[in-house]
Amino acid sequence: MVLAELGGSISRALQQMSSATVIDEKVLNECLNEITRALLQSDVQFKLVRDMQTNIKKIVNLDDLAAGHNKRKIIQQAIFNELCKMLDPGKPSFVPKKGKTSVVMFVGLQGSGKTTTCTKYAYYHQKKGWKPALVCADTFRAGAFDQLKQNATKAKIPFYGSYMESDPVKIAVEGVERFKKENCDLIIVDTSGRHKQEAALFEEMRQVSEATKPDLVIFVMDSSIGQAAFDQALAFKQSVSVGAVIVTKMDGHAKGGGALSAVAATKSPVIFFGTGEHMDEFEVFDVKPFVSRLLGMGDWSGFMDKIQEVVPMDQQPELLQKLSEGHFTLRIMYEQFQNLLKMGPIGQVFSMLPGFSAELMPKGREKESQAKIKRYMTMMDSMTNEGN
Ligand SMILES: Nc1nc2c(ncn2[C@@H]2O[C@H](COP(=O)(O)OP(=O)(O)OP(=O)(O)O)[C@@H](O)[C@H]2O)c(=O)[nH]1
Repeated sequence: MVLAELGGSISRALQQMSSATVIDEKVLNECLNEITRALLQSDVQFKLVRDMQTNIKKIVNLDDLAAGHNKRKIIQQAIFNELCKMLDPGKPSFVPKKGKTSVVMFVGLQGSGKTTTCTKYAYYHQKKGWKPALVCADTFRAGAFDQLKQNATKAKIPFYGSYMESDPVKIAVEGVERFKKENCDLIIVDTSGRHKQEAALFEEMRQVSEATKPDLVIFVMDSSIGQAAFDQALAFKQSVSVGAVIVTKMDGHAKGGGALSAVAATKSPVIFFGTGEHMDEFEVFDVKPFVSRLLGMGDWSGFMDKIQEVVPMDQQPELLQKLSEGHFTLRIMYEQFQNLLKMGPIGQVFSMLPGFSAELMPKGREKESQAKIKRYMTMMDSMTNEGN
């Protein structure tokens, strides 16, 4: 994840500032310039970066801070708050409610990862006990319906689409009607993405939106879009009422800073991000934990959530009891390694711990570490079996 590089640069700038003997105007400026450079290199829009720098300078007035104030902490906090402000449009997006029908429409440019993301979004909710359904209103790209059908079948999610019908509005309306009758609580409408014929794309999108009256329109954005992100996101927002953003391909070589620009352009929050092609390579986006991870400060609440997801509820107190009594057996270690593997890519898990950054665990190394854990587990398995 290249955003981790941004995180690495920002934490290095903060560390340099922390190791300075005296925090004066010069040290603060050097730190801010370093952060500005890192943000611009990550494709964050120039105006956003300039505003952030001005705001921090306004908040951190070194002359006014009496001796005894922890200037490092104040600067760090100001940087943290400003980065959060960049990613937080100030109003939450519509949140669908389990058991109550919501229609969610996905829009975005061709190849942004819309179709894949629709299934990831459906699968994420299905795992939490929702009844999602997918409607393929992309009649432009040959193969779009097959792709959605294949993904949906794999995840056992009901879907609707047609090989014959060429009117996306008709398909969208029929699909939504059908799944409403079937009491699905999350009806997801995938629309076509195009590159060149943008006027036609926007008109079609507007018509699908008018006909299906979605509760939420999600703009899917490829993180590699770079500086173009602001204008693209704005164009979508001007045609349909985008209410949330999902950023895809955060695992790739993209600089990722476009996400911040998309938030500014659509005034809508990022709600999830995609970190791979697989169905479960999808993470909830929360501003504070994200910025915290970006600055290498960890995300304990995310880490605890992951643990709760993978360690069965009934085993959690027993595990804590055993650990607090100092009972750490080979069997417990084996089980915890198993849980660790279930928590997802190892780099993602480590990036939740303070002092770690996903930059420290590039994708190739991640596979290597995962394979090593699996080898240890096989060894332990045979050792524990021998002991029985
Ligand atoms: N690495 C990575 N690849 C992704 C991610 N999300 C989607 N992709 C891949 O991106 C490619 C394009 O994704 P699609 O879902 O087909 O894109 P789309 O926006 O629906 O495309 P159109 O229907 O042509 O508009 C596919 O190869 C996906 O597997 C992600 O988070 N990470």
